[in-house]
Amino acid sequence: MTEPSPVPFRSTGRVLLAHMRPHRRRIALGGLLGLAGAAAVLLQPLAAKELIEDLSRHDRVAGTLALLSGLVLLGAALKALSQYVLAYAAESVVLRARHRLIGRLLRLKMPVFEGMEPGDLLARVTSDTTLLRQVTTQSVVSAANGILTIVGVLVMMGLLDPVLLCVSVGVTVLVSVVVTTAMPRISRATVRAQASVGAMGATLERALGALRTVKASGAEERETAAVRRAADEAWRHGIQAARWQALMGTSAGLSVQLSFLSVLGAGGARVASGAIDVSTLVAFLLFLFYLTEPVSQLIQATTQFQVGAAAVARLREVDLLETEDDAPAVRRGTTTTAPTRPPATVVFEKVVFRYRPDLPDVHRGVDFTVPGKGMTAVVGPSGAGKSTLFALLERFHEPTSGRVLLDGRDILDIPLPELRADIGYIEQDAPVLSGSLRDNLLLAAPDVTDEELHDVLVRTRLDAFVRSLPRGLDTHVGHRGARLSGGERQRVAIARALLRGPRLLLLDEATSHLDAVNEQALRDVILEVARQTTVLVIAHRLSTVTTADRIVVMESGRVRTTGTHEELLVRDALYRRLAATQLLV
Ligand SMILES: Nc1ncnc2c1ncn2[C@@H]1O[C@H](COP(=O)(O)OP(=O)(O)OP(=O)(O)O)[C@@H](O)[C@H]1O
Repeated sequence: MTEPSPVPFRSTGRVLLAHMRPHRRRIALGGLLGLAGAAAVLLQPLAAKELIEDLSRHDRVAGTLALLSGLVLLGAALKALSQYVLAYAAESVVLRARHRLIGRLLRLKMPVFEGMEPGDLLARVTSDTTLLRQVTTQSVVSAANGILTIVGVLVMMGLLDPVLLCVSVGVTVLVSVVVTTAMPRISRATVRAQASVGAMGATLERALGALRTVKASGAEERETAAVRRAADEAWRHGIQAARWQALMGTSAGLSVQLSFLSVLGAGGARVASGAIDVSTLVAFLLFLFYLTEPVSQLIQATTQFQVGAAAVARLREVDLLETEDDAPAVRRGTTTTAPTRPPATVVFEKVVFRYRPDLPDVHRGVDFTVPGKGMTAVVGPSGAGKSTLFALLERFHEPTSGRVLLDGRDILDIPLPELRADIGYIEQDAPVLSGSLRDNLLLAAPDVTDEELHDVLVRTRLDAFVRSLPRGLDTHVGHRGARLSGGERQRVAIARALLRGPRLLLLDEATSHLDAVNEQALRDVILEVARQTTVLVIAHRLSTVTTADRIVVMESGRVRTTGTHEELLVRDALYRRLAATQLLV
């Protein structure tokens, strides 16, 4: 599977409803509160008309005035509450969508992941889910409420005076007053919410940037939890922003209404003088004024739906991507000093493999056996398919035909967590994740004891380096370990793999980085590990092949020959050439 197929527009509505369904009660409550608020507002012109008529008759106005004030406050309170409840539901829709997406992304199958842009995936989790906020709640409810309110207002106006209704339909909507004092607070809260979204993107990028290592370390669940924590933080700030919006938005409406009531006072004086019968006119003006909000609501809802529909489609695409289903395993403790688990045997049986149907075969019938224990080195020209052997063993990809066996079992029959828990994988570029040294070392085995950790640090010659750091293991290594040297990164990667206590160690040897002393030391570590564990090394150094128990020579996707260094020097021309030109001394 490569590019996700586009989602047809008509299914967008269905997907939208699916997002809303878990929060339908809250959305309905928000909608009803909004309607009740609108009804309270709609009753105000009638009360105002009554008030004016009372004044013109020189009746007592206290009761009507109280009723009118009550309606104003009730309308404002109901609207604020409705806005908050809807915003709460909207934030919850976003949180749920993010949790779902985050849960899928670190479990994407490698071929699917390799066909995607990580930045695009990040945008789906960050900004697309944010767009969902408006479209699933505000715009749907605003549209429904807006239409109902407009119909209600028009009916009321028609009942008051059909002629004026015809005139007023064409009248330009009154410009509402913007309360600028609310803006700085809302924008501050929104900026914080956006910053949290950014932080979430950064956490996710850290894990996606080293997905192979995370997968090989069985760390999907813990990395997922870290990203989810950031998502929760964004949700919290979103709720805060919503609270300000509800409060300030409503006070804006309230202040407009209060100033309108002042005008009403002046108009009442005119009625008292008996100049004109303005009660109907005033009521009408009020209705006209109340039309402003639902009309703008409706326009906004339509725009939001356009934007949101695109976001929904993009989120749906991620839902359709293939993931690895099994739960990741976490290795408890380490067996680096005294392994209790037997070393693994590996067999490649007529393996044919290509990365994508449109690409040529990388493996064209690979056949070889790696017995338990000892070190097997793989050599061959660049592009011969050596690293692909490891990708198949970790099941990042699956053979087109043929089988890969671990202890005689087809690895396709071994649950992924079990398979990966048996393997320690050191990639050639030794990826290090942003975070502390400790985070990196414990990625594959979070429960190792301090002694086990110390032992591995000594063996990988990292102990002196860690001691030299003011913050020791809590030192932050920077984005992708940028604050470490290449050699340090490599030793961290080896220590991480050893802490996993693997039955099979896969080492894609670096072509540079280590000084002679550390080189020798690490070779000793690998040789020691090989006494108890199966070690498969893609060798780039002469010193590695000379100490290997057996060497597999690959050429153009096939195993050309196998043997020891001395045997191959005598009988294989390609090996002789590789040893002379490509293997570092
Ligand atoms: N993810 C991928 N998608 C598509 N093609 C790939 C992918 N990874 C590797 N290839 C291609 O597969 C072929 C074999 O790659 P592989 O990395 O296994 O070779 P290698 O023998 O390890 O080479 P080197 O010694 O240079 O690392 C190369 O032609 C490479 O371009």
